[in-house]
Amino acid sequence: MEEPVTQQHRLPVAPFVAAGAFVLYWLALVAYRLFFHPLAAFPGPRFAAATSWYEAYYEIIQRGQFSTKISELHDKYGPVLRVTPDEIHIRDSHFFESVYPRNAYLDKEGWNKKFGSEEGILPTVHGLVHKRRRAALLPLFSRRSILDFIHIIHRHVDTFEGRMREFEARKEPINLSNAFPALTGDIIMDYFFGFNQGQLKSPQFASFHEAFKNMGTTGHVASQWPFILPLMNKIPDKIVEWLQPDAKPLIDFRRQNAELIAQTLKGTDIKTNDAPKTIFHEILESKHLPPEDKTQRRLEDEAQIVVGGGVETTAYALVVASYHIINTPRIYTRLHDDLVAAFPNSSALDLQKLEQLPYLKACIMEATRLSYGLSARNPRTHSEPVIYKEWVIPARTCLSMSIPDLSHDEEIFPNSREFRPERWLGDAKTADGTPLEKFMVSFGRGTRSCLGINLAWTELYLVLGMMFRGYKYELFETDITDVEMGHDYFIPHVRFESKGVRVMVSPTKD
Ligand code: HEM
Repeated sequence: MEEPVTQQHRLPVAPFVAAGAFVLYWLALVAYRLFFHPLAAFPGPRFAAATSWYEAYYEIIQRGQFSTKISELHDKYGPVLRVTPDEIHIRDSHFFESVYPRNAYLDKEGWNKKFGSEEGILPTVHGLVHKRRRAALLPLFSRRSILDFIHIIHRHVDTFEGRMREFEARKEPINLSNAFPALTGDIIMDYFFGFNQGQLKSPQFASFHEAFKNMGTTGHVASQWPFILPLMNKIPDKIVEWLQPDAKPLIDFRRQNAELIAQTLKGTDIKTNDAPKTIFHEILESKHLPPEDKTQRRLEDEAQIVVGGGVETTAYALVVASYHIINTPRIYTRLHDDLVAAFPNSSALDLQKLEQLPYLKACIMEATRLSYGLSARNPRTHSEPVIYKEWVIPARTCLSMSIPDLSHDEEIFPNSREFRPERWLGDAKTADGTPLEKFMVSFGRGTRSCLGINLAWTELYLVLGMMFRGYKYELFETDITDVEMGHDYFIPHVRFESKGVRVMVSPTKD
């Protein structure tokens, strides 16, 4: 028997109701954000205020270009800007220490979504949880502890020198953009776990570099869709690799860390070097940490964050320094002459003596200024309203600033894109008489500033000292676009097509 016509053609209603409800909800949300939200009166494009798709477009489709867009928006709207529905961004070098104060344990919202390692120290959201995690790590990052470990850093610098000589003998260019992450990777592995993977010895410097590059890419996607990383953690690695081949180095890195941590928790001693202690043991033995901070999962997150922090930042500062010193004969000659005078016999370089060379220090300051540490917007949540000029930023607003904005503040660093170590010499001051160092914020400021600063400076002194005491260089098919930031992937990335900074090496005769 035929069905009545009315029943035959009746369309299912539920999907239309759901779609209609979703559209209504979305319109209501946009209206709230534009007209009733506590940040509704702040300047900025209405699209950015209405939806985070504005950010997603520049970060994902345009590949790490939101920070460039934000700079253009500041030029148009002024120093205070609503960059997403819930975030205010400020560009004013003089306000940095107010956003990142020295004595307040502020929350940091947002970075916990980016890396799949939200319990690591850097992305820890809650200020007080962060405080105890930092207290556990602090002793190992003191200058005293770094000096106890320095013989291992010297060994890696010697290995690096040996690799330079090998390339020199073969008359081949060495790729510094690949070599430096291998060097810093071996050092931080020795410091964290007590052994290294010999990355510096691998023929073309296979390292964690690719893993961290891809982490930045994934980070922009995960910021928009935070369920992605937890989901990826649940899917077998093989399937994730098949779905997203770019994630493979990161998965390998996490897998290796997980195995190392599991072995140690079972009582196997994985430490093979002669360091007096490792970061990992310091965490396990720390009295500051409750048991929930010593679980396998938490330790995996911490390893990813601390090793990650130790690899790319210092490596990029070394790339920036090397390129500019090699490319500017005036700088090379002055630095080399200072090093020859301090170490006439070209014998092993000693840290204390290197630290007394003002021009070397100035080169390192300039390299850190131009490598930024992190290029990402750095969020803080203040529990009280923050007053900025005529603006009252409500308590618990996500408030951010960006390090590259300070590095390129032309009033403070004229011709800011130029590498000019001389700007740091003597009693360096800004035009209004403020000490210039106040505006060197590449290591951050306040209670969450860089923990690895002593290690970083030690590496920078020893590596650059060795490189420019005993060798000269010629750039090989390399220009400034192989060094300058092309994409903001949390850390700065050079343009994708870059093959890296490559140089021909030869020993000096003096
Ligand atoms: C030139 C080298 C380096 C630069 C410019 C740099 C810069 C930074 C910056 C800007 C931050 C974030 C601060 C914030 O959130 O406000 C940071 C945090 C951190 N860095 Fe570095 N870093 C460098 C080297 C290192 C090294 C060698 C390590 C060694 C492991 C390291 C470990 C860390 C850690 C653990 C944190 C998190 C600190 C916390 O949340 O309390 N960094 N770094």
